[in-house]
Amino acid sequence: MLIEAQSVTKMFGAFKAVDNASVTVEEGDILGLIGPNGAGKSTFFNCLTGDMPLTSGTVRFAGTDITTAPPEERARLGLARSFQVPLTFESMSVLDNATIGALLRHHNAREAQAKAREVLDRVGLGRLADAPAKSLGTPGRKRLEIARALASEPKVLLLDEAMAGLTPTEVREAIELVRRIHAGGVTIVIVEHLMEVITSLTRRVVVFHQGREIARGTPREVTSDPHVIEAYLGRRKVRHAGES
Ligand SMILES: Nc1ncnc2c1ncn2[C@@H]1O[C@H](COP(=O)(O)OP(=O)(O)OP(=O)(O)O)[C@@H](O)[C@H]1O
Repeated sequence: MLIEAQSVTKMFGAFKAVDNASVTVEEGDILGLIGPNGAGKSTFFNCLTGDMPLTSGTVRFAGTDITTAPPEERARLGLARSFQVPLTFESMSVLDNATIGALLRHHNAREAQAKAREVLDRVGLGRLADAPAKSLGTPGRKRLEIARALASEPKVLLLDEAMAGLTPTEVREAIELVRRIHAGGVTIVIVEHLMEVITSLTRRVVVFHQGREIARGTPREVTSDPHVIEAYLGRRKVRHAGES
């Protein structure tokens, strides 16, 4: 098991943003995490990555208890994330932004840059390596966010709304990119409101509502679950792979 989060609770004052969540991720998985705004998805990610301390519960990564480990230690073990709002360093070049991720594994700056270039090529930003990061639009920033995370050579990549704000064509390209990353041996956990992304990429889905898990199963199972329809999907028509 790569990630074992057990009974994770995160409180902000008296408010339970994540309430007793237990989620496991196996090597090779593509797990989806869905739910309405404010359900606790990003907070749960923050608890996995160490960006926020847990109130209670435990998190293990590849067998190691990382419940209180700082984010850098988790990154070194192979846990990388993208942020919902891209953490782009505007005044730096695209290459330098990606190099930040690579410096986790390569202390030699030239080696780190070489790794960053390789990753930028993989995500389709190779031609823009020397451009200032601030010249990128939304799709470019989302890709750069993924590149920075990939440059740290992770075992698991946590994607937090990596496709929000993209056009349908850009979303399809981003889905292909995530498929390629997964095929390259990276386990994926994805938070996304776009159900097309969830149904075409994931094998298992966990649904949060008001901090609690309300359903889990295949994309087809959860999207036909009455609790999920009531809490989240409403009348939205969800298309599954193979349907037109
Ligand atoms: N630092 C914080 N301090 C206080 N409350 C917070 C903090 N971060 C998140 N919350 C609250 O915790 C709840 C869960 O927020 P979270 O961002 O995890 O939800 P989410 O499922 O990721 O939502 P969205 O889909 O809108 O991104 C929300 O009610 C939010 O207002």
